[in-house]
Amino acid sequence: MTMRSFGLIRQCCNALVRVPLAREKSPVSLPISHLSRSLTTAAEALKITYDEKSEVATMHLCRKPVNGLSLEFITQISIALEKLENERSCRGVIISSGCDNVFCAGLDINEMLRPTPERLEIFWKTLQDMWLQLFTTRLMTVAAITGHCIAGGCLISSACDHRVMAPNFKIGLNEVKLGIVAPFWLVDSVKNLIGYRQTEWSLMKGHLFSSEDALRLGLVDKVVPQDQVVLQAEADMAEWLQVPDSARHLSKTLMRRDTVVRFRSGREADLKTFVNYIPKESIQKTLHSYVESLKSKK
Ligand SMILES: CCCCC/C=C\C/C=C\C=C\CC(=O)SCCNC(=O)CCNC(=O)[C@H](O)C(C)(C)COP(=O)(O)OP(=O)(O)OC[C@H]1O[C@@H](n2cnc3c(N)ncnc32)[C@H](O)[C@@H]1OP(=O)(O)O
Repeated sequence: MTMRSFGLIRQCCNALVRVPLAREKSPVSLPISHLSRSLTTAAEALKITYDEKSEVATMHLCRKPVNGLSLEFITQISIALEKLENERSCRGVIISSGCDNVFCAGLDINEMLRPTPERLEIFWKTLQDMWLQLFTTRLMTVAAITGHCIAGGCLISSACDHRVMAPNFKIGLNEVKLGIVAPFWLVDSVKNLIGYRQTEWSLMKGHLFSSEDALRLGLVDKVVPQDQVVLQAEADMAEWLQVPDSARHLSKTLMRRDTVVRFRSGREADLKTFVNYIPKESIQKTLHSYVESLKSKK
């Protein structure tokens, strides 16, 4: 197998003070006083490899301990996606995790705790952009879900085209448990997979589905033993790539158009809601208690 890492991507991912890069806006300097805590450096957090033979890249999320989506991390993912999208030979990307038993625990909650208004706004815009990129990319996208896949984690997996998950983990939208509400575009992308009622019910309860229930409902496409998830994702990718790229991508565009149109017309209002809602004292209290409960479960 011929593997090479994308020098350019690594280079970009290491330089992370100016964000976001995203298509629809110019870069903004970050207030770096609020860098969120992680056990990994920015350079270690995202590893990209490319297999020239299969024309498939792997985006390995390694922001320990739980791949919490901080502004810097989302920006790295976004830059990497853009680079891959522009690499003509690349046809697909597998998103995998380097965190034990966790695919992604969602947004880094520290981003929402006592945030500066400036950073909060950039954070949400960057997340919106990253989601749109992933949801609409020409690349075939497969999520290799080797562990829990919660809220923002489900944002990533549900934006992909195909999902392989390990057994005995949890997946879904639990935002209400944090006293917040998932954005409509994330809800839409889950609803596209599992239908209205299951989405409504799980959203209102903050219910996380087991891997097995997720398979039954269509939130994931396959459940295989944890040590086979990546291999299965690679095999499924190879099968998917037998479909001509442009026809596959046009079909995806056709199916996702309504969600994208709704997103584009609602994203400004969604941003306003987020930046107004998160700093509220009542929300801050609930988020704080949630973080405390995570720490005290040990
Ligand atoms: C009408 C109004 C509309 C308003 C619209 C407004 C808002 C929309 C807003 C937001 C949308 C948010 C989506 C999100 O993604 S919120 C995040 C949701 N995620 C979670 O709830 C996951 C929480 N984590 C867990 O359940 C467990 O950690 C997990 C099962 C993933 C793993 O368990 P494990 O036992 O292996 O590990 P832990 O010991 O629990 O965790 C290790 C370490 O990591 C910290 N941590 C975990 N998750 C997060 C996180 N999401 N962000 C930051 N930090 C996290 C955890 O606290 C531990 O830290 P430490 O004790 O080692 O310091």
